[in-house]
Amino acid sequence: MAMAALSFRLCSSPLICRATLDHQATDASFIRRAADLSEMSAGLTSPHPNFGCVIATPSGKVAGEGYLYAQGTKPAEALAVEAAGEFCRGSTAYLNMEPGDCHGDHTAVSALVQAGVGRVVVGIRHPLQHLRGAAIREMRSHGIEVNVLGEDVQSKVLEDARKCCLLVNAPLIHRACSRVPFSLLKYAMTLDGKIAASSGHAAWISSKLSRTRVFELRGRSDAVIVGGNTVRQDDPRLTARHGQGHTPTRIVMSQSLDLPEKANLWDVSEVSTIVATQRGARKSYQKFLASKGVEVVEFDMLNPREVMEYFHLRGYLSILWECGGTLAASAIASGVIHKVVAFIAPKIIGGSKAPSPVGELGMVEMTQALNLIDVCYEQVGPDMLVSGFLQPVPDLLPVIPSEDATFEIDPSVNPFESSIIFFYKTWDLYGSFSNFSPHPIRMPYGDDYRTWSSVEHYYQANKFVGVENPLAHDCVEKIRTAKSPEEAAFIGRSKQRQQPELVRSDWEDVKIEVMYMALKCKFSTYPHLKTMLLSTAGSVLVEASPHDLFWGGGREGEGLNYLGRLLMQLRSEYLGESSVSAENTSLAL
Ligand SMILES: NC(=O)C1=CN([C@@H]2O[C@H](COP(=O)(O)OP(=O)(O)OC[C@H]3O[C@@H](n4cnc5c(N)ncnc54)[C@H](OP(=O)(O)O)[C@@H]3O)[C@@H](O)[C@H]2O)C=CC1
Ligand SMILES: Nc1c(N[C@@H]2O[C@H](COP(=O)(O)O)[C@@H](O)[C@H]2O)[nH]c(=O)[nH]c1=O
Repeated sequence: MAMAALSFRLCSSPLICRATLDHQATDASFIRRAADLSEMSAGLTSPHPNFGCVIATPSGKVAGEGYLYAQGTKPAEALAVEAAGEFCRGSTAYLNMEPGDCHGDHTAVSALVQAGVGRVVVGIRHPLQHLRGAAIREMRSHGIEVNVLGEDVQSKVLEDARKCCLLVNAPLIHRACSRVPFSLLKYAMTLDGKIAASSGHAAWISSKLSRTRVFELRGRSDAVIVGGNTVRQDDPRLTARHGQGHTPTRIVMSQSLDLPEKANLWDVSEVSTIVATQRGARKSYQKFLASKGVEVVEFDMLNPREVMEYFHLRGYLSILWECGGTLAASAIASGVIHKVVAFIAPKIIGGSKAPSPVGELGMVEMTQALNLIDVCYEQVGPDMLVSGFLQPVPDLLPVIPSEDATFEIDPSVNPFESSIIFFYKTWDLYGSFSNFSPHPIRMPYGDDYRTWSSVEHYYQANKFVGVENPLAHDCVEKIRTAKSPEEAAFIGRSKQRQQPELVRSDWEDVKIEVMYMALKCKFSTYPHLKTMLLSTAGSVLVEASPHDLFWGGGREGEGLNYLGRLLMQLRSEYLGESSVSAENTSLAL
């Protein structure tokens, strides 16, 4: 595999480069085909990761194809191997995503190994951390050359193919990264931006063809969600009537539970309905719903985020929001909507009171508008379908820190093969790695040494050290004597913001060194912390701060993770020291 990567990178003759380009184009086109195949089961079964596999002969002919129909059915790889038969030997298998092997049966991998496949190209690694890299390692251990797009070679054509793989499993990737199900907001509006007439009547805005597309969307979702008002106004059924397969659960969000006694959604003979409500709301009505077989779930705070976190825990992968503008605005504002799909009908209804797809978001200038990403336009019958992501599909390439940076910091870590250890709050498993952990350090201050209650105390105070202003000196003392690291951080950050003139002029240049020295002191002072740090060898350390994009890794790996990097650097130094001392010991013997 390393040889293949080298041959890509080092090619210099125009002839070889031409061959390389052709090779990349072939890989890209088969991976795209695998991604297309993988989508074929979407909507037929309960949402699950989409897997497709294409087996191609060395001359570039398709020998077999397959896709996973549903969780627990034969893997795409096994189906493709069966179809390709004897042509598998020495062939290349293209997989849109690394197999998950959820049940530990290695079916996908063993099918490829036993069939004698020589090379496997993988679009993306498995998004779930506990599965990520396992199948790739397994295939490599059997001598199969495995290339993962974007990891060995970068090129536009491969990048585009990788994007297809990300998009096809966007729900799983989003769910893995954001700990809420993937949420798609869908609405139908008139050309003048209304989702109903001023009377509330909305049947129908979009064409029959568009509404069939909505049934398909429902079939690809675990649940369809509406607000109380839509139930009162439309009496919807929210079923997937596209003729086959999966029907989603219906969810109603209602604070008041001021809902009708008779409603299509209370008929749960074919599909279940869950009503999410505020704790204590209309107990008698809750009983009535229960008698109909409708499940009621009470929330202390009924808001879209709480509700989505709850359904994430119940295992939901993807949710279709078909609510009106009131709930849609609340869902967008709480950051749970990932994608928007709008059917725009060439109709005008007018009416200053007629509802629009998204209610109040509190924005006052157009510059605040949310821009969609990866926007697609498609004509559906007479309507225009516009869709795009409100939140980009998180990139699975490790950026915390980047591949090159990690290797420079700690050559023993391969970011593609290693696990990631997250730490943040001091009570986390590795919480002692946090600056806020209660481990005092003794560090120089002026001509003397002082004790600092935590690394954070020392780090914050150093912003103001050496500045010839009594106020700066006061700041240092206030931070040094702060009762908690949180307090020290608060004083340091607010002073820096309010009185930037008190901050030392070289702070940006020295802050990493200051942090490094403080960490070194902490881990040298406390042997059990050093042992804990060494026990993480081989893992990438990431401070899981969602806010601090310099010291932390960010919510989706967008942060620079300098704290994690420094800890890995320190670990690497300690490991180097211990290997030198081991060498010395063996020499002495
Ligand atoms: N064209 C289209 O695509 C669609 C059109 N429509 C139309 O839209 C109109 C209804 O729109 P709208 O009134 O906005 O209805 P919504 O579907 O947005 O329902 C709003 C209701 O949701 C409930 N809710 C629960 N939690 C929250 C929360 N945190 N934030 C906001 N609401 C919450 C409340 O119900 P409660 O009052 O019970 O407590 C609230 O009154 C109807 O005329 C309908 O026909 C609706 C959907 C799609
Ligand atoms: N009016 C409107 C939509 N409205 C949505 O569809 C729901 C009705 O679904 P059902 O009862 O299953 O047919 C309704 O409550 C609202 O959520 N959808 C569309 O695609 N186009 C339309 O013009």
